[in-house]
Amino acid sequence: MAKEAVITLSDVDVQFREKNRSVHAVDHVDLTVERGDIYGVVGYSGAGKSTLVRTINLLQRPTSGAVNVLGEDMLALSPKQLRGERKRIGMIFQHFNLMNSLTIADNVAFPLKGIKPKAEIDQKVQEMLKLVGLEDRATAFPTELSGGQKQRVGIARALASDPEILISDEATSALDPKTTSSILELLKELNETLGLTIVLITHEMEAVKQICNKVAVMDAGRIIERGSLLDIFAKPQEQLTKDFIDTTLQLDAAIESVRKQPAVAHLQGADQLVRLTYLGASTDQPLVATLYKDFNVTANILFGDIQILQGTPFGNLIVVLSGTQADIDRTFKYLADNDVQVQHITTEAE
Ligand SMILES: Nc1ncnc2c1ncn2[C@@H]1O[C@H](COP(=O)(O)OP(=O)(O)OP(=O)(O)O)[C@@H](O)[C@H]1O
Repeated sequence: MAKEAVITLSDVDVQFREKNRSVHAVDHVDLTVERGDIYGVVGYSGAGKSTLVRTINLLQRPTSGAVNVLGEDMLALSPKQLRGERKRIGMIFQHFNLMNSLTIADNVAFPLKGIKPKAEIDQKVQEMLKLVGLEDRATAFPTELSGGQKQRVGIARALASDPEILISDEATSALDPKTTSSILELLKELNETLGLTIVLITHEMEAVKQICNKVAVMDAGRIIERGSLLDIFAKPQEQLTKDFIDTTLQLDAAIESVRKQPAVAHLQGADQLVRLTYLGASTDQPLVATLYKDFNVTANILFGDIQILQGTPFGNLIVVLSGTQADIDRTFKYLADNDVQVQHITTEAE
């Protein structure tokens, strides 16, 4: 059964016109997010990510295009209807945006004030603080909390009005890696337990890798590549996507150090230095054994990294393949037939 599209951006365009210049922040973007997705939008600073996601709740009105959220044509709503609709779309931010003069409980209660009776608000605040693991800090003030705790308050506040969608705008960018990981895990848990749809914008593919099921890569206002997390990691097409992935795998550093190894400096005959990338059941040992057994090609592993993405092994090996040219050619065909990506790596001697 096809999943329900909860966000559909169609040909959305945002241009900022200032006195002396005009910025094309979002350039004719289409984006569909389905219920239950954790959709990562990754790109460098200035790529247009914030502007794009702000069109979802119309914090940013598009210059042209259509925005449909939870079945509503957002641009057709009256201001009152829009206020109502925005309650279904929570948002969390890099700098938390908490009010320092209010307690944690009052920060979480803030979006409900004047809308619900006090007893109901109190109960909701308690429930939300429990959800994010801060039930014992209700009377504290934001300045007494760590960055990770502040973001938990941000999440509790965003969820207080029971939204179906949560937009996370660089929510972990100000946090250290361990805290980032725990906040991402919390988002994943909320996605699973509440069925919350999440749009996560970030400049770090690492965050996307940890929790997203889909990813779009943005550059200069456009989405240049998109797909399931596994497809994008296994077969990235665009150089920028490859760069983002290699940064999270720390492959650039690995390749540099491999290049300096003696086994690589003096490659013989048809020997080749290659990177093998694969997704799925195959592991390095059967792969390497098969190359030798069936093709008489040895694969000397100089670097190996296997990670689990969405429960699926994702392997990257840097190996020297040794054999006759004909055997190596047959090996390449076998690898391609078995969905193992092969990338030639130039050595210092080349
Ligand atoms: N209100 C605005 N007025 C004018 N220009 C803007 C405005 N908001 C964003 N821009 C410009 O639009 C472009 C995209 O900005 P945006 O903040 O969406 O990028 P981003 O990918 O989210 O980067 P960052 O993570 O640095 O915010 C940038 O060139 C930015 O300077």
